[in-house]
Amino acid sequence: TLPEGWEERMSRSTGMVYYLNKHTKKSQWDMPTETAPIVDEDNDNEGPSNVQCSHLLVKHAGSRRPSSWREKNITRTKEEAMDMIKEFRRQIINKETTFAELARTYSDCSSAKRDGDLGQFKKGQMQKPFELVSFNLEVGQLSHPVDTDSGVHIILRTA
Ligand SMILES: N=C(N)NCCC[C@H](NC(=O)[C@@H]1CCC/C1=C\[C@H](COP(=O)(O)O)NC(=O)[C@@H](N)Cc1ccccc1)C(N)=O
Repeated sequence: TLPEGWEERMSRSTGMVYYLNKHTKKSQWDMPTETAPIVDEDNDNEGPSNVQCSHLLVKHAGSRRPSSWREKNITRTKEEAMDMIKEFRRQIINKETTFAELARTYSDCSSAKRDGDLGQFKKGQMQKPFELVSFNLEVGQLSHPVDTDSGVHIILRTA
């Protein structure tokens, strides 16, 4: 009998028997000897291994480092930071200004000098909330506000 998770099929073109993994829908000619793997080995549907993003960071009093090139001692509240980020996002979406212009002027991250560009990064480098959003953006897509220990961000995936 077949190991768990496999189905025997008949090839319409050759009449030969082949085996279908019911989980991954992958098929093979060889008679399986092991239980069908649940995970698709050649996980080509894993998404990118690294991305390039720019971000605009607005820090607040609760930020892990409430200081930046713009402001030595940042005292705004998290709500105020969120309101600013939402207003910046609205202006970009309405094409009243550009992401680069706003990041360069208002971002509390040193990447402001590079229009917010962070360069390419892999999973495991950025804070989790930032990474999760970044790796789920399409190239050219602007995120909703993202909360990290650094402050409130909007993220633009550029590559
Ligand atoms: N390119 C990298 N791998 N650099 C290390 C990232 C460390 C990582 N940083 C973050 O997750 C947030 C999101 C993006 C920026 C950032 C935070 C801070 C600002 O927040 P604060 O730390 O004052 O709380 N900016 C940075 O780190 C800058 N070096 C990013 C940068 C600046 C210029 C050029 C390239 C990258 C972390 N695990 O904390």
